[in-house]
Formats: sequence, C-alpha cells, structure tokens
Amino acid sequence: MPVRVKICGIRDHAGLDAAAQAGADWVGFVFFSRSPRYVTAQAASALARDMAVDGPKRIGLFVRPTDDDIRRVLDHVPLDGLQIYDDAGRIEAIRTHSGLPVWGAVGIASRHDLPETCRVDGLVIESRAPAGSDRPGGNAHAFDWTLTHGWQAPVPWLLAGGLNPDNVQRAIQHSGARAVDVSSGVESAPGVKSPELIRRFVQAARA
Ligand SMILES: O=C(O)c1ccccc1NCC(=O)[C@H](O)[C@H](O)COP(=O)(O)O
Repeated sequence: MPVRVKICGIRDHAGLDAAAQAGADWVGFVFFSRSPRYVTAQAASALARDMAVDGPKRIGLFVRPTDDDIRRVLDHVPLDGLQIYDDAGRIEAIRTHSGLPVWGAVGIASRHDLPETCRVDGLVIESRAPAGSDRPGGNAHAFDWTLTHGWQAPVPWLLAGGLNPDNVQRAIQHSGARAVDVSSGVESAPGVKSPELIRRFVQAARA
C-alpha cells in the first residue's frame, strides 16, 4: 500500500487541481480565521463541489469549534471528514454529533503525548505549536520523528508538521508513518499553494 498523502490548506483551484492530479488521498480546508489558509464556507463550497467523486477526500479543519460552527460549514460544503483541534472528550462528542469520520489532532513534544487509546477515526500527529504561535498547527515545525517509532497506534494516523518535498521520505523512514500531511512545505508564500511543490511532495512521499 503506497504512503497516503493529505495536502492541507487548499484555497484555490490551482492547488486543488495539482493535489488531485498528483494523486493526493485527501485535501484539507482550514476553517480557522486566524490562519493564512482560512477559507470561508462559500469559497470551500465552490472548490469542493467541483471535485471528482474518485478524487481526494475533503477534510474540514476546525479549531475548538462549536457545534454551530461545524453545522454552518456542513450546510454549504460536502465534507468527507473533520480534523479537530480540541481536547479528547470534545473531539469524541463532535464525532458522535456530526456523523462524519473525525480525526483528532495531537501536538507532540515527547513520547508521552502519543495516545494509547482513543475513540476517533484517525489521529494527526504533529509538533506542538512553538511558543508565541497563534495557531495550533500549520507552523512548518517538525518534531523528532523517531518518537513515533514502535508506537502501537490505536487507530490509523498521519504524520504532520514541517514536512516538505526534501524531507518527507526521511520523515517516513524515521517515523514509520504510512500517511503524511503537509501545508507550509508546499507553499510559495503563506497560504499560497505551489502546484510544483505539491507534485514533488506526493512523488517524494511515494518514492
Ligand atoms: O494551516 C493552518 O494555518 C492551521 C491553523 C490551525 C490549525 C491547524 C492548521 N494547519 C494544520 C495543517 O495544515 C496540517 O494538518 C499540518 O499540521 C501541516 O502543517 P505544516 O507544518 O504547515 O505542514
């Protein structure tokens, strides 16, 4: 099974088309207004509705959302799954209410942060946000990939944080990840996806 790839922070058709053509498994839409990758529900709807049924799955990313925040997006955007930044109990509750597959994002600083049990559909394992950052992810910040080595993950997981076309193959080898997630590392400027870097990233991840 090839390594699976998520391209996060899609904001325009150029990025979306590049991710689909490169064979990405998932694309992410960031519904967090402080992010340079923020998309409104209306903008995401225009992108998501044009996607082929056999193309990448559409993941909506939310930071500490209320149920109404999620419902307002789902009213417009046909999402296939949610990626949530919140505490474990709240993420499980969102999974119950939304009826969609839900991934929990987990910030890692040491081996002790890796969950041994959980009641979600997947985990996004990324570096804990650096001090001073105003967002919990998308910081182009990697953690020590060997921390996940030998971890008995309770559900499928993605490696995220600070990946790019030049380090993703090494990250996969050191961490044992079978799925990877990238945002900053395939951008030419914050929030601007580069079709060329997306192509190179997917190719490198699967090499
Ligand atoms: O991208 C953001 O701005 C963002 C804001 C708030 C929470 C999460 C965010 N991004 C998460 C991701 O894009 C990915 O899941 C992943 O962390 C990759 O980030 P990067 O280090 O930029 O490759």
